[in-house]
Amino acid sequence: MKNDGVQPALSELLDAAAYEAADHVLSGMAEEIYRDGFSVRENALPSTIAEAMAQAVLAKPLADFNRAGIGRAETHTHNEAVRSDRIHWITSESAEHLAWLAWAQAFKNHINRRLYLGLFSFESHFAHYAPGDFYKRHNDAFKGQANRMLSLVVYLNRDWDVNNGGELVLYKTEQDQEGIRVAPRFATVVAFLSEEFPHEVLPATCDRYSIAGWFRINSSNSKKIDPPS
Ligand SMILES: O=C(O)CCC(=O)C(=O)O
Ligand SMILES: [Fe+2]
Repeated sequence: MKNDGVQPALSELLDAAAYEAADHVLSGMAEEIYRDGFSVRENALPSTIAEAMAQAVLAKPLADFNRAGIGRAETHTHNEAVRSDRIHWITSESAEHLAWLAWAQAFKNHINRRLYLGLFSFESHFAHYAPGDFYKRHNDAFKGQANRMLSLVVYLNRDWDVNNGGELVLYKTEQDQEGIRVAPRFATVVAFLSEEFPHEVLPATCDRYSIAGWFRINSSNSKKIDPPS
């Protein structure tokens, strides 16, 4: 990647990720997940990484975003009645992606040390919700399928106004109709047990950018490699 003085160098980004690994923020989040099953923290993503990822998502041409699907592999369908956002999977294509992945790795190590969840692999994508886009109430994982264990969401919207809408609503139980509302403010991080919390994304009046990711446990056996990487 070109380092033109605006984009931070990879070493700087990785230093930020490494610094974060030692930071009390992750311990606090681990404590909350242990106690409540979820954690919401403003400014939990180091600002260098949040800035770099916000720049990266804004620079992406629209053609690089695909209609999001629902379910995995063979059950993968596009259902615009359920969600209307567009996504771009994060790979190690650039310095900022690597810094984000390094931070997610530090997060995972922290959670595994504190909670013994056995988190193994991580996948994540950028999401763009245009004005009016939504993701109806859903679960990220279903009991007994040993797939997604912990969901992680980070918001990349600078100067977000509460009147813009676009909240994440996290429901504490299947019966809960009220939920907890989280504004998609810049560098706010949300983590929750994927099987335990139904949630939805309310429509916003302006563009809403985020990263959504999932940690899986290693459920491979001699017949099946799962996850594949
Ligand atoms: O963007 C959010 O607040 C949550 C997104 C979400 O629920 C998902 O992608 O599964
Ligand atoms: Fe979700």
